[in-house]
Amino acid sequence: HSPNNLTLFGDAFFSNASIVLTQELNSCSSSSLASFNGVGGALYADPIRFVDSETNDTASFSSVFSFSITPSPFCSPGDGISFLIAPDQDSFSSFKGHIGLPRPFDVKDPFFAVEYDTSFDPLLGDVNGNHIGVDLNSVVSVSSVDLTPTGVNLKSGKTIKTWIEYRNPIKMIRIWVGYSAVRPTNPVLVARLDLSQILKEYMYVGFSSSNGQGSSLHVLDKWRFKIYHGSFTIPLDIVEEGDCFVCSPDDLHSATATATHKSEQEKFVLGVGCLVTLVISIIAIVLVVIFKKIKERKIVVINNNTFGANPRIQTRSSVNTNFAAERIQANRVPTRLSLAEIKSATMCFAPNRIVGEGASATVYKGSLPHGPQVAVKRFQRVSGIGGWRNPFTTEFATMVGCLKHKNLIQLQGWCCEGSELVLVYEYMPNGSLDKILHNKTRSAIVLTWTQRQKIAIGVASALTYLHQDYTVSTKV
Ligand SMILES: Nc1ncnc2c1ncn2[C@@H]1O[C@H](COP(=O)(O)OP(=O)(O)OP(=O)(O)O)[C@@H](O)[C@H]1O
Repeated sequence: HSPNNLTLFGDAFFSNASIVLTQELNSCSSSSLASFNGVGGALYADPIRFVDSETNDTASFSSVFSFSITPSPFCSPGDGISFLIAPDQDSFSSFKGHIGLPRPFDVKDPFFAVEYDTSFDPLLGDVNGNHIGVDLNSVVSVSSVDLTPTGVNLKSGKTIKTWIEYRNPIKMIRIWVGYSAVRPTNPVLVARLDLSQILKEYMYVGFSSSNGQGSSLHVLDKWRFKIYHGSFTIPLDIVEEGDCFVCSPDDLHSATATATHKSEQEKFVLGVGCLVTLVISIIAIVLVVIFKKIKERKIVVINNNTFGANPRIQTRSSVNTNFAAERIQANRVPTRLSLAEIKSATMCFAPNRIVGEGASATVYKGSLPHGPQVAVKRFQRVSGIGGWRNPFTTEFATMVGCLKHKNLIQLQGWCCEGSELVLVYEYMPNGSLDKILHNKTRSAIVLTWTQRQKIAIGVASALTYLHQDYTVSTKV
């Protein structure tokens, strides 16, 4: 942060290597509230080009920053901090309260904000005083999430690091939040969002904050903002980013190149790998059985002891939270799985586990330890630069947006390791409807007319949801 490339407004000031956005009050009387602006912000001094006027393409971007929010011991907490993209430098400097963002009836210019909200206002649809929200032209968030289950307390006074990533080709925003310097594997918020409707050619980027009816010290420590135009995509940086949520064209390309050069060697390694995985799986199953037996015995002992002194019951989740199925249940968004977990679930993609084959993938029946059965969809390797339009990326981008409809299958996880691209879904034990309708597998199931009518209405309802409510523009 240098005073030269940042414009501060309201109560904000530079302090060592940080920016203090709002002042902390020593009392909450109306006179002390009036003596401060209550709003503070910092914007990068130069406008950033978000839209290429020649091609009309909107950029992708990533923003990483760390901040801390310390409520005053004398008042209720302030409102929080927002990351902001605004059309001009004066857009928001006059708005008091609402994290320095305009109230719904004050909106004049389009804006985008991610709010780290510490005040609970039910009239604005807030879930509580510890949430993040994505705002498009309004402080009523289009998507928000309670941070409490993640263990992050925005008002703890501790340094919090957050990663915001918008990928325009797939119209998706993802946000991570944590206390660690390393990005957590799973984002806390994933939403489908089209910012091309909001972003003008040049916009200002920065932060706003407000105290509202309370007071907190809102401090911004470090900030990195990157923008990606045209064919440049947000690169996959394993060391820095810590995962490979969506593979970039380069990753797929290099994976393919490596695959062709090393195919013989790989076959051998895969063979040995599968053998090792098989042995490990058997050992794991034996251990799980022993573990279960011990646990059953423990619970019996505990139950017998219920009225004794200080009975302590250990739940399974407190014993081990590392199983893939438990991570899937704990995360409300699709979860990243390792290739070892996928291989163990499918017995190394065993041919007798194949339940179907599509145009671009083979589907295996799999089972994750402690979880229900899953359908593991293994995509064929992409030759050349498949880019954003390869079948894996297209399907992933469509399904990851947390589609919620009772007739739509849920994406539970994904794996993108080496040259393997895999999506994991709920398992449908009766397989494909067309096989039953056309009796392709000589299935014993014969659908009655009432069942067929119910299925047709269910399919139509899901299609309506996809096309009208969710505007998915892909093959169904
Ligand atoms: N979740 C699932 N549970 C059980 N079986 C499944 C599941 N998903 C797919 N299958 C089986 O795998 C087959 C192939 O599925 P896949 O999604 O790859 O292709 P598709 O949708 O039939 O065709 P396309 O590749 O053109 O999209 C299906 O026909 C079905 O029999």
